[in-house]
Amino acid sequence: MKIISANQFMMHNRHNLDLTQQGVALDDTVKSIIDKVRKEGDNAVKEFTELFDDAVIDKLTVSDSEMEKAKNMVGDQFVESLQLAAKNIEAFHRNQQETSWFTDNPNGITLGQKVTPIEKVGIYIPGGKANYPSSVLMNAIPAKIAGVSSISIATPPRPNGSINPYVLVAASLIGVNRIYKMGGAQAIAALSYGTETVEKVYKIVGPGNTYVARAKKWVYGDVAIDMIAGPSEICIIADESANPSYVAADLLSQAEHDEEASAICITTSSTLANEIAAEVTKQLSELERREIAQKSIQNKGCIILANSEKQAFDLANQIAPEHLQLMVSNPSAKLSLIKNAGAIFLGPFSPEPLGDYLAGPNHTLPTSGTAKFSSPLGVYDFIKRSSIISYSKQALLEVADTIDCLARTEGLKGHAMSIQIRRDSVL
Ligand SMILES: NC(=O)c1ccc[n+]([C@@H]2O[C@H](COP(=O)([O-])OP(=O)(O)OC[C@H]3O[C@@H](n4cnc5c(N)ncnc54)[C@H](O)[C@@H]3O)[C@@H](O)[C@H]2O)c1
Ligand SMILES: N[C@H](CO)Cc1c[nH]c[nH+]1
Ligand SMILES: [Zn+2]
Repeated sequence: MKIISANQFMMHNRHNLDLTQQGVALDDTVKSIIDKVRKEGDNAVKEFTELFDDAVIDKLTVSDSEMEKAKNMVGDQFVESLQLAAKNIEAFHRNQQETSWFTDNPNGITLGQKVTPIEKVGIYIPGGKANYPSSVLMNAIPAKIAGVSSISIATPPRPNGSINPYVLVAASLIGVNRIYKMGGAQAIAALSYGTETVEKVYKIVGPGNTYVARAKKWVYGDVAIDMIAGPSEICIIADESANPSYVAADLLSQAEHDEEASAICITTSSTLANEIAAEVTKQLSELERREIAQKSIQNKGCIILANSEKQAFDLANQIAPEHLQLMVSNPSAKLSLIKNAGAIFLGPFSPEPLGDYLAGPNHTLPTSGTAKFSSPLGVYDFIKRSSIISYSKQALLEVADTIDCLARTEGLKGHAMSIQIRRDSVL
C-alpha cells in the first residue's frame, strides 16, 4: 500500500478529477441502458440481464415457490443472526420516527405538518460481486417503520436465473411486496419508469456499484432517490495508540467490496504507516477476495502522512468518506473536529463491519464526497411532509389587507381577488 504525503494526495485527487473521460463513458453506457428500458420495457431488461449477469430470465419476478425453496436452503444460525441484526436495526431506527404536528391558536388558526409515508418504494440490493442480505434489513426495516405500503426489491440474478437464498430469506423476514430479478442501470430504469412487469415506484433507495449509483443520478427528478451510495469507502485516522493489524484489517474490509472501493488511512506517524502497509500486504494474502481487494488498494488505497493532527482531520473532512474510523486516543474528544462523514466509528473496538451488520445504524451511506451534504438512510427517507393551513373567517379578515398589498405588489391580481372576494362577501 503506497505511503504518500498530504500534498501528493491532493495533487493525485486533482489529477483524478481531470480524468473525466471515464465518467463520460460511464454516463453514455448508463444513459443508453435507461433509454432502451424506457422504450422496450421487459425485453430490454432481460437482454441486459443476459449481457451483464449472464442469466437468461423468463419471468422477472421471484415466485412463491422460489421463496419457499430458499427458506429450506439456509441454516438456523444465519436466521438467528439475521433476527438479532434486525432487532438492533429496528430499535435504532424507531428513534427516527416523525409524527404529524399541529399548532392550535385561540384566534381560529390551525397550522401544521402532516407526515405521510411514500406509497411505493423500490429498494436496490446489490448482487454482482457479493450478496447483501444485510442490505435488505438496512433498507426494508426503515421503510416498514415509516409505513410504506408497497416495497419492491430489485437485485441481480445469478447465472442460473435464481436469486441468492439469503437475500430472499431476509426479504421474507421483513416482509416485502415483490422481488424482481434485475440489477444494474436496467433495474433502476425499470423501477423509475415501469415496464409490463415492473411497477413504477416513487422513490428508489439502496446501494450499488458505479452503474447503479450513476443510473440513480440520471433518473432523479422522474423519481426521488435517497442519495449516491456507490462503491464502499473507509478512511481511518490513526495515531501511535492504534494497533496496525486492526487498521489493516478494517481497510481491507472495505477494499474487498469492489475494485472501485476506497481504503485510506491518515496518520502523522511514519512508523505506524510502515507497520500498517506491511500488515495490509500480509493480510491480503489471507483474503478469499484477494484480487478485488488488491486492485482496490492499488487503485484507490493509500496511507497519507499528515504533518499535524489538524491536517489529518482537514483532509478527512475534504474526503468526506462513507465511513470514518477514529483509531486515536480519546476519540470522542475529537468528534467536534469532524464535519463530513457518513458514519463515524470511535475507538479500537468499533470496527466498520460492526456497523455493516449489527450495531443498528444504517449501512446505506453517502459516498464520493456526498457526505458533505447527505445523511445515512433513515426512516425520514421514506416519508414526506404536507403543510396544513386552516383559518377561520375572522382570522382571514384580519390579514386580508396585508395579503392584498403583497399580492398587488407582485402584480398578481388574481391572488388579491381570492382574498378580496371573501372580504367583500362578509362586509
Ligand atoms: N454505499 C453503501 O451504502 C454501500 C452498501 C453496500 C454495498 N455498497 C457497494 O455496492 C456495490 C455492489 O456492487 P456489485 O457489483 O457487487 O453489485 P451491483 O448489484 O451493484 O452491480 C451489479 C450490476 O452492475 C451491472 N454491471 C456490471 N458491469 C457492467 C458493465 N460493464 N456495464 C453495464 N452494467 C454493468 C450489471 O447490471 C450487474 O447486474 C459495491 O461497490 C459495494 O461497495 C455500497
Ligand atoms: N460496507 C458496506 C457499505 O459500504 C455495507 C456492507 C454490507 N455487507 C458488508 N458490508
Ligand atoms: Zn462492508
